[in-house]
Amino acid sequence: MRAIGIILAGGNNYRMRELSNKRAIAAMPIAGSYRSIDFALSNMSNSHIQKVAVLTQYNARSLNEHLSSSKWWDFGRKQGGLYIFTPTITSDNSNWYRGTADAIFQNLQFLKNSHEPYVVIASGDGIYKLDYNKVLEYHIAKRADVTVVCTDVNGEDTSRFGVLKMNEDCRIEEFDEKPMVSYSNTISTGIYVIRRRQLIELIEKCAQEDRHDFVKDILIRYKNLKRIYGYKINTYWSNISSVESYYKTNMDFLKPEVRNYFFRQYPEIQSKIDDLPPAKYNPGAAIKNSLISSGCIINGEVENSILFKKVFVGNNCVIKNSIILNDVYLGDNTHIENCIVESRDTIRANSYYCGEDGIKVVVEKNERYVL
Ligand SMILES: Nc1ncnc2c1ncn2[C@@H]1O[C@H](COP(=O)(O)OP(=O)(O)O[C@H]2O[C@H](CO)[C@@H](O)[C@H](O)[C@H]2O)[C@@H](O)[C@H]1O
Repeated sequence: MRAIGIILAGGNNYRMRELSNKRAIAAMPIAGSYRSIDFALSNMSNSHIQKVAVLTQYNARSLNEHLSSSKWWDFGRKQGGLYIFTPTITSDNSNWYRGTADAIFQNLQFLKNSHEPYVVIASGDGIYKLDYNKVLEYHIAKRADVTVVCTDVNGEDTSRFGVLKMNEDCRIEEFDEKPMVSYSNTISTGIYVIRRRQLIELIEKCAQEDRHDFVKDILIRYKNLKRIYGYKINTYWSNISSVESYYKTNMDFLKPEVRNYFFRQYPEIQSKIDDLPPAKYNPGAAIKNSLISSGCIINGEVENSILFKKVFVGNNCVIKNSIILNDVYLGDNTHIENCIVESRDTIRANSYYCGEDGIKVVVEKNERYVL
């Protein structure tokens, strides 16, 4: 095999508001039956990368549970497979991962013990399909030191991304991390290809200098000294970094072209499978343009919404433009509009929740109703 994979999944983000209290972003539920990290893991597996390390840290319990078996992504193997690395205290290190480069540094042995010449670095919060081999071939053809997968965004706030500019040969000439004012609509997707030995060298140098961030301390610092190239994609790519982007990414899956791309076109996205009964629509149910997962029972109206597994919708409920995470019980006559309802909530009968000027995150602490 030519490459190993590293998936960065240890960050926290205050822009996820209450949603990050329960889980890491990489474990956020997507499109009814997936978790965010399923996309990077499936891309690794579909690109025949057989040895992948997931670096987790912040609020990782739910993520670790999701990753408890590697077979779902076809990593159940004797050689290689899936490695989950959380920070550990050792005699020469008493730190958490202080940044993305430090997370790799603390697991440098994983890189040193590997034989594959290249490394694909991805993050657990990107929703996309990509054959990493294509990036690898491009990386080799360009004789690049680092290849950054990038994409053009239109009408989106570029200040939450790394913004870059390339020359005619696609060499990156400018790269700014989350600039206030943007000079380009080409952004980094946070996916990189790099030679394994080169990565070890750069990461060790960073650590010696007490620097910890892959983007600021490697990409930006070395952009004139190293051959850093951009590989542009124009297929669907989205990233979860705020409640708004989480909502929008999920809602994208209501569009036929997005659903078709992810659910019907090869290769498929794999996930952990639950043994659940099919969704059941009772006589009062009316469903329009919605994704309803297994184990749901619906009595009321659901429109332009995504219901994750085991959601119960009572009589005369109206759910509109909303995301209901798993195991939620909605009592009779409840109205939910422009909301994200946190998992395992019990919403009392006759409740009214509406996101007036933005998406409302609903976190009820009522006693959990057992379906
Ligand atoms: N200490 C730590 N240990 C382990 N994992 C950690 C970590 N800190 C962060 N991570 C993980 O690493 C990935 C990158 O997170 P960062 O916070 O460094 O950058 P961000 O996602 O904002 O932007 C990045 O991704 C966007 C695209 O989404 C690019 O535009 C931008 O240039 C790039 O920096 C995430 O998956 C995160 O969970």
